[in-house]
Amino acid sequence: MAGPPAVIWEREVEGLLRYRELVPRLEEALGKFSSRDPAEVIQPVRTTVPLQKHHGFMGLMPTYMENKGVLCAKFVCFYKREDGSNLPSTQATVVLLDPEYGNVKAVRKTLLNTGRDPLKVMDGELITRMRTAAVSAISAKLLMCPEAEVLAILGTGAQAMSHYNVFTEMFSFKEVRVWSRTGQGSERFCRSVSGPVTACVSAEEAVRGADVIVTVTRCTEPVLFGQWVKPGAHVAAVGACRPTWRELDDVLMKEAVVYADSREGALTESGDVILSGAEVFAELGDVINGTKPALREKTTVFKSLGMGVEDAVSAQLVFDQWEAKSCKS
Ligand SMILES: NC(=O)C1=CN([C@@H]2O[C@H](COP(=O)(O)OP(=O)(O)OC[C@H]3O[C@@H](n4cnc5c(N)ncnc54)[C@H](O)[C@@H]3O)[C@@H](O)[C@H]2O)C=CC1
Ligand SMILES: O=C([O-])C1=[NH+]CCC1
Repeated sequence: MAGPPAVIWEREVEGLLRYRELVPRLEEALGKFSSRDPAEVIQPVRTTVPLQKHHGFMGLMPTYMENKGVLCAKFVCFYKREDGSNLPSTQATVVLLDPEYGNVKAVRKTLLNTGRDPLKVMDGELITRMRTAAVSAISAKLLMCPEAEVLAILGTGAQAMSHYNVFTEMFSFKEVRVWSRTGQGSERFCRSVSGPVTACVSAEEAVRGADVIVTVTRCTEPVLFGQWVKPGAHVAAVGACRPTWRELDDVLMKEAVVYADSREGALTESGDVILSGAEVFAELGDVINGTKPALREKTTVFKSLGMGVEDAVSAQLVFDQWEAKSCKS
């Protein structure tokens, strides 16, 4: 390393990342990923290392976008923390590298002026929260029925909050319901959000009649059952990112048309897909590219696992904004 990396902390990421700029970049990235053009995106399924002693996993998520000149890796640790633990359940760091020289030679002028090395390291937690929620919102934009009125969120943690924020920014639901396993979780959530939300005492109460359902829990057994889900509803299933973990039951997985961010990712990592034997109908990028239809009239599940390309375009956006700000000051 030629010098100290530029380090961009969470507070700075917070000031730079906005859904209105992030969402179009993610839509473009999902389409490019699904085109399977190696000049657009090379992104293997993440490598996962168990941290058995700490009930967690470390995922390494590398991505190369040749045409955009973006080389990125995210290190994400995620844990199955017990309720009551105040340690975060997801921690992430994103590293952007210069694809031509690795990290050493292609020092940009602005960075030369500040004496910084082109390696950029940034906090990845907020990027992970915002890009995951934004991709779920893209799934809803593509797959929910046009007259959707009721949104239900199962879980009240960090992802629940980012999902609430982007779904209420992008859509006009008449009612937002939330459910947490613990009453304190729902109370804390309702106090923290800026808009109206109804806390429900059971997951069933939250989802009955809902048009859009977001599952953002750390559970490893189903928490959402097909018999509760209104025909034609759209489900964005974000938790259960290990092959033995579930959020959705077999009935829902088999009745719904299943979309994923990455087909390979879903078939390798999603307990909901693997254990139910459900077929992945399409990737979101296929719908964006027009190669697969958006079956809005059917019950749909978007199984989100999270992709490196989402982190890469988010981190590049943060860096572009950060650099523009640094040049001004
Ligand atoms: N698809 C993706 O791209 C990503 C998925 N995730 C996953 O999303 C999930 C939520 O993440 P965070 O909001 O950061 O976690 P968090 O720890 O902040 O919140 C988790 C929520 O799940 C609830 N919960 C825990 N065990 C439960 C159970 N057995 N039944 C019902 N609810 C339960 C907790 O009470 C809490 O409301 C995790 O599984 C995480 O691994 C996280 C980042 C990206
Ligand atoms: O994409 C991601 O960062 C993650 N997916 C599951 C846990 C973290």
